[in-house]
Amino acid sequence: METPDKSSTAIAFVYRGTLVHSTPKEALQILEDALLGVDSEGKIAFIGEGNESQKLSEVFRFSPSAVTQLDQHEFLMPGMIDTHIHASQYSYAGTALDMPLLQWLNNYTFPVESQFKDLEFANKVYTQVVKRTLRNGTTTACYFATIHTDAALLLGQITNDFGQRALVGKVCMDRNDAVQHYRETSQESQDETNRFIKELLNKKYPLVKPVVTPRFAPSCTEALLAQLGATAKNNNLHIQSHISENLEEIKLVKELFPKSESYSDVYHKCNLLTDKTVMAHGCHLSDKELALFRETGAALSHCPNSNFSLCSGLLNVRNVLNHKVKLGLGTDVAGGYSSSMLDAVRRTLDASKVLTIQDREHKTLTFEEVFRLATLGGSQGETQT
Ligand SMILES: O=c1[nH]c(=O)c2nc[nH]c2[nH]1
Ligand SMILES: [Zn+2]
Repeated sequence: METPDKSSTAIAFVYRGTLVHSTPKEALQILEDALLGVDSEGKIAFIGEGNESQKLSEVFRFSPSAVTQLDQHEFLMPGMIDTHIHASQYSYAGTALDMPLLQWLNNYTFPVESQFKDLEFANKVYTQVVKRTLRNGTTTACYFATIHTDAALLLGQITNDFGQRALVGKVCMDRNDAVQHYRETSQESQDETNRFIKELLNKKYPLVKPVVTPRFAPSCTEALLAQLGATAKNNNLHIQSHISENLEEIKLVKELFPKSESYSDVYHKCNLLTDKTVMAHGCHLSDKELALFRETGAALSHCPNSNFSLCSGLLNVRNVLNHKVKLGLGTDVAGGYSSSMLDAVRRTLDASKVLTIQDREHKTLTFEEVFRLATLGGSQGETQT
């Protein structure tokens, strides 16, 4: 039992039954006949054993008759953390998966995202995605919006209204030759990012924070990336982007940033790899780049549904974990066709098994380890303060 804090706020709920969670030492811990108390602020006040009910009720001042008993097949578990999801792509999830990344962006994604200038459309899609992810058990999400500041602020308001913890990013891109009306000038991107951060922080939403969001290196000039690195540092904010998702993208980054020694180096030079950074994909990162992630404390979001659906690549999660790089799971809607984190858990296991088929020496991830990645793993990247 945890040490009671006599000054703690009143207990609102107490549950008795099976609890399932992860710790850094134990990937899946099952506590049978446990007692869990929640205070009036929604925080866990205590966890104890069922037979301590009387003692705990005296310490925390609740009536033993108010305890909710879970059924035999019910259990409580932590909410899942989606470390990478494009709220603005929810409307076409499950369609348009017949092209690789760069062509998929130009033909499907950018034309849809450009419609979020219309706040009515944004309101409709953002409300749907927040409701759906909550129903799927995602209590925390790291969202990409679009380049439109007011629509991104609206997404922040919607997540707050529904009580979902979220990092919300106004997407930054000052380079886009394919869909030219869907891009900003460097100055606009910078100014609008500053406005977004200021206005979202001023709302003082308890669970919703802004995240600096350069789309990915090919969509941004080096000058913009450097400015965004400085903005994140000056405001002590999280950063999210994409890295090393497919081979054609990596080739393009080499052409656009010839002075950088790797894709990771492009971001590192611009101070975008920090202990508050979450980079999606990383399928093709070298061991040297993983060492840089470890050194800087940057985290990876593994998005297996998207990696399969766009035929981008296979991330070797075991190798990432061996390099002691923080890693969570992401749905990456709509490159990923499912907004469910349980799907991300299943696809993570599938991807690991494909690696074992290719190399019998590969140590397949266990479902216990993947459960931890979907919960505790995600929290390491997202809640770093
Ligand atoms: O899966 C992805 N979805 C996106 O929207 C995107 N933008 C850059 N890189 C990306 N990858
Ligand atoms: Zn993505």
